[in-house]
Amino acid sequence: MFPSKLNSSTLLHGQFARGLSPAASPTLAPASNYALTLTHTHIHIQRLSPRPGKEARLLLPLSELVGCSCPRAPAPPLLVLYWYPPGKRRKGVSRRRQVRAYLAESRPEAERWSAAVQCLLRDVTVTADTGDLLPRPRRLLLLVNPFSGRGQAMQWCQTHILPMIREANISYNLIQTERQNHARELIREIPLQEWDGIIIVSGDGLLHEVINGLMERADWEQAIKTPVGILPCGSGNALAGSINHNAG
Ligand SMILES: Nc1ncnc2c1ncn2[C@@H]1O[C@H](COP(=O)(O)OP(=O)(O)OP(=O)(O)O)[C@@H](O)[C@H]1O
Repeated sequence: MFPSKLNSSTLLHGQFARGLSPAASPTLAPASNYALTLTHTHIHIQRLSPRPGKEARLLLPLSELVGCSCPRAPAPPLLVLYWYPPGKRRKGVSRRRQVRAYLAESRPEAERWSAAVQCLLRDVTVTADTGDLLPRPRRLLLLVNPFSGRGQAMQWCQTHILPMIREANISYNLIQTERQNHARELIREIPLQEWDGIIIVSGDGLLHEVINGLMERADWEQAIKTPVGILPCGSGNALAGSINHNAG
């Protein structure tokens, strides 16, 4: 599959060194060199040195990639990729987070790659100007009931949910519900066009409120088409449980 059998056109091609995660240390791993090729569907990663051999090639489908970043100076010019390949478990499929950082020859090069990958993930055409203009990030409204379940929804947000959202280049607004019907009233009033989706970090009760709020709007026919997701942090989590069950 690499690179002679590629069937989609090359958008970018360049040489990188492999870097450690920027969070781990600014120090870079000893010299490994890679050729990266970006197409409309994949990032092809070929190790050039030390000598190609086992695990020297990686074909990373963009469908598994959630985002990428180029940490600001004084960090080195890294292209950091975040993806979730499927793994197998006894029942169904699980995904595990993977991170790799590649050191570009220059900051503009790292930024060009980061912008091009983000464009592809947003279905925005990659042009010669890509690198100057980043696509508008997706915007999510997160509604968190801090008292749902065992009262750990905010803690889960901080430790698991928000880091994943940031790595996926998504911008968000997080609102903690303060009382019963708070979410319902909020959803009835807000300009929905500002949001690409509403995420409920709670149980079925808060989801109910959001659906009721959407249906009570004057523009309910359009409003109810807003993508709504649930990250189960309630006690019963019946809806999330049955979605997961049916999804395998
Ligand atoms: N800050 C708050 N204080 C008190 N009640 C709240 C607050 N925020 C939301 N609520 C109400 O709490 C109710 C229950 O919340 P939710 O269903 O999300 O959690 P749960 O009952 O733990 O989970 P599940 O419904 O899955 O068993 C919601 O219907 C909502 O009206």
